[in-house]
Amino acid sequence: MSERTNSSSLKLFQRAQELIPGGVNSPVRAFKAVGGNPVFMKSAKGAFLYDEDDNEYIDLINSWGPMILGHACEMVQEAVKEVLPHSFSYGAPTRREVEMAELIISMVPSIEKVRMVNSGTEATMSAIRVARGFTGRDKIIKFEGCYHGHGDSFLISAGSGAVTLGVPDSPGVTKGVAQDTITIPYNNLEAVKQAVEAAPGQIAAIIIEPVVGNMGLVVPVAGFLEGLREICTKENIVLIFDEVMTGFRLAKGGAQERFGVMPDMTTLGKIIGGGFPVGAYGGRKDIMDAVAPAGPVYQAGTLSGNPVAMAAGLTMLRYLNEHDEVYAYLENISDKLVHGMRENLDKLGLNYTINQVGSMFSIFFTRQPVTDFDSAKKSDLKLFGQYFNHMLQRGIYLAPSQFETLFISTAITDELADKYLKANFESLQAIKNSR
Ligand SMILES: Cc1ncc(COP(=O)(O)O)c(C=O)c1O
Ligand SMILES: N[C@H](C=O)CCC(=O)O
Repeated sequence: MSERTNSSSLKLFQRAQELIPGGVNSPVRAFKAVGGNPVFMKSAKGAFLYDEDDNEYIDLINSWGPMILGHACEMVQEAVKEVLPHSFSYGAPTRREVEMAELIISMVPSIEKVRMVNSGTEATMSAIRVARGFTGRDKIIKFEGCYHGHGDSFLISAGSGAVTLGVPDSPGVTKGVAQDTITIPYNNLEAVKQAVEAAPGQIAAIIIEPVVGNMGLVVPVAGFLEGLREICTKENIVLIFDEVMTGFRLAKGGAQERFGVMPDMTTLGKIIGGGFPVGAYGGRKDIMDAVAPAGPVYQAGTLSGNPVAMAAGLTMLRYLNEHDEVYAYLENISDKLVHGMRENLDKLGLNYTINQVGSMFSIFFTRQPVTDFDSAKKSDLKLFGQYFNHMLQRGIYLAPSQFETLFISTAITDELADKYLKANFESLQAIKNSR
């Protein structure tokens, strides 16, 4: 393995730190949790990323999920080229927004009406406001280690970059907002029941990642999602599945289709734009009709339903809708990766934990099962950092934090999976030998 040079990335990072807080436009990108300097990307195609120093990497993040078909997919490029001569933004309704709404409603089983926004954060903030307006209640329940974007209500026991950088309860969130967010350990139905009993008639919504990607990958235990559904139905609480990561990925209809549990509202994100900035929230008609101008709950966006993002997203979602084999392929290749990693751990006499659902998985540097935030936090973060850097040196680009998940694209071939597994073995071996 020859040492990779990174002088261009390094120079860019030095410049960026003078100009941008921490040198990055989203905190997890800064590599703070794993040490070293972030790699600045120049281009990407299929399964590969290329940095400013012309190093090549196999990408296991795929822009945190949306690149299900790999980078710079030709058919998405064509769709974007087709709209560009007409306008980049109208600030008026367009045909593609209607087609997008029809497609989302046909693919995601519980959505009857949908509103486009510009990010996952906007989607979750809006969904909570609508749930509050609809129920006339103030409080929400969220789960420790789940991340729902950077809206104030969610930055309490938050996962992803917030825990990576040690600020799960961010300064700047007022006491009042914090008081209206009740946090509960993931997979603990009894705690949910107790919280609901302790605040009778006060809970507007329970928001959850039905499969968590933001404390590493954590799987809902049998009966947990069903139990939440039951409580919400009984107490007239709006159940919101945040499917920003899982939507259109774990199945055409997301985690709700895969687990057979229907929420009242769903939030969606980056995947709908095929990589362009987009989000959406949708759900039961009676709830969505509370949104302005149909109803009194205000929510708006100058660039919402942007034609370029709609064209890219429609093309990708239509393809997914019409090609079941995409999902079969993603399952098979991800199973191969996870199975191979487990074999590598066995060969090396290591027994770290790997969690997987479909094409999302993560390795935790702990021997204990990881079922919630507390167990995820038992991982050895120093070992994760070493592992990350060994993989990077071998040309594998992973999420730069223990509290994130890997996302597989259809561009990962059998041959690339073998390369990944070789790098995985060597990296684990290097860690073992250094202890
Ligand atoms: C589950 C979940 N919800 C919401 C968000 C926020 O989305 P965005 O970063 O597009 O604002 C993310 C990712 O960042 C996410 O993973
Ligand atoms: N976990 C986050 C979204 O998926 C990571 C991306 C980010 O915050 O930049």
